Amino acid sequence: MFPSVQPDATEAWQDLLAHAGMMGITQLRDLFAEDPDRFRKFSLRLDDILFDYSKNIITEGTMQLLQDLARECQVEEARKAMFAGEKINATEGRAVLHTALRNLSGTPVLLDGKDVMPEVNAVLAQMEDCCNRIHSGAWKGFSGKKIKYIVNIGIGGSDLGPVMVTEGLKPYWVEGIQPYFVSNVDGTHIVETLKKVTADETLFLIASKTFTTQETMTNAHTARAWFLANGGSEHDIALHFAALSTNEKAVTAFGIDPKNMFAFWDWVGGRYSLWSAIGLSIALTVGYGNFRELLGGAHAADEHFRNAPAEENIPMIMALLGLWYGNFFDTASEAILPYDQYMHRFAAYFQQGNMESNGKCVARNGQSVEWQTGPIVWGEPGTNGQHAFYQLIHQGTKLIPCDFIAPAISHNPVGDHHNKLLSNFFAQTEALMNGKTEEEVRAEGTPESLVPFKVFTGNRPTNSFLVKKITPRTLGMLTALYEHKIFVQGVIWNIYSFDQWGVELGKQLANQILPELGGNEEISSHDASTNGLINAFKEMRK
Ligand SMILES: O=P(O)(O)OC[C@H]1O[C@H](O)[C@H](O)[C@@H](O)[C@@H]1O
Repeated sequence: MFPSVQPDATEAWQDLLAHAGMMGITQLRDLFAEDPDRFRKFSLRLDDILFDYSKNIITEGTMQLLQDLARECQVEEARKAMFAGEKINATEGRAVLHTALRNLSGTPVLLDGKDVMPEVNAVLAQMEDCCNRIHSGAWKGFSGKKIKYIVNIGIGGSDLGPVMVTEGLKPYWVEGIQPYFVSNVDGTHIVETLKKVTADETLFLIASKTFTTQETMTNAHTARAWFLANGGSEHDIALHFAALSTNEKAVTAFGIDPKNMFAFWDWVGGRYSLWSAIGLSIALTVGYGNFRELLGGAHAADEHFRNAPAEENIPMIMALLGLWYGNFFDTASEAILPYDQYMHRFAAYFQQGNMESNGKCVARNGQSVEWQTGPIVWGEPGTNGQHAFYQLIHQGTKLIPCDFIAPAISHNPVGDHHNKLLSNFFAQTEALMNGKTEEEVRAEGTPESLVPFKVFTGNRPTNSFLVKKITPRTLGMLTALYEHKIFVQGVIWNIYSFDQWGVELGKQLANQILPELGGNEEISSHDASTNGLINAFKEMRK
């Protein structure tokens, strides 16, 4: 196992603190004026992805210090440990091998001395067979009709990834298949979805790593009851329900035919599971071939992360830049802004990926951290965001580093939409960097009283990802790059990125409260506020 290093005890950290003082008064527009080579120096290519990080408040010296920090914090050793199947998720005693799920290289991946690839490939073959049978119509519903609707029932990592990717790859949808995703325990979600499907043409995928999650099991039971009330028999359940899970016992107890179980393993974290059987809704929606392409893209990014020198390593640089602002400029959040309507759930996906992984305040040695860890991640597609929250990014009191993502080629090249979209994509990072000075505002003939309000301080950092086209491969690549960014940051912050104890307390208390909501008696077992709310609820619903 790689050692636990307190980042603030490293030499690089101290150097960065001093350096940040100087960089805090440096203007990005001056850095560009001084160095005509800046774009070349601070941009990288990986296949069809161009990563431009030149609009960051950095110099070559900054990057060197950040790389020193990564070295002192043993990022390379940690990366080796992850790929080698070491149990780096120590609080759960598990390895972290989602990279094995997309290992298309044919090389073995060892876990406790045993190659996991035969099992991975067997499940992929099972997924392929399922896709073939559904798409060809060989898999028929109880009335003899083809399966038309895929309803994925899952939450968190068993929902967000499939939703993000299927939405991201809508141009690749297989004709005749309509996916739906039900996650919320709010009955509205399942009820509204069931209105759109027919029992004899629907395949329900019960997606849950643990197969115990309250929301998913509740929705699954409701779907099952609906199925039985809408023409399906107990016997027909085998034709209409499949499970994507690690928990065979619970799957069988639910009544799902074990041959309809698509397995994965405890070394796949929920929020890293779209590459596993959890991706079956993706494969059924975009076709198995495209699912393989997605895996292939992610695999290429894995290889890049594993082999590219630190100075040319995109996830490494993404991680260091995020950390530079979070730890040395006191920023609290990061925005992810895709200029691609299909990618409208990308930020939501990495909100979980990032915040559940690195939203931790205890270091790997069990002590409280004395440095900032994971950022608040949020975002919406451009140009919508421009008319909503960009005001604060441009002129607010908070510094918000932003990632801008855009495809060069649109799937829908209608009129001049794409050039208009991209002109906004380019303009925003330019505006955020350069701002507009008082003199420039005055020169526009602005009345003196309005001048202060029309000034833009600029110097607001951005990364740009220009992607040739959003395809299964490039989306897989981009997603894996962001995953590895989270990993690198977690190592440097010296926290455990692959557990999620912080979601447990609320679940535990909800389980205690649930039976209290049953009758009409007054509740007094909690604090005054919680008692008051529960009792008011009981009163209101009468
Ligand atoms: O896949 P499941 O076991 O149903 O878990 C679904 C989700 O719920 C948990 O509370 C975790 O916070 C998530 O990381 C997980 O993805």
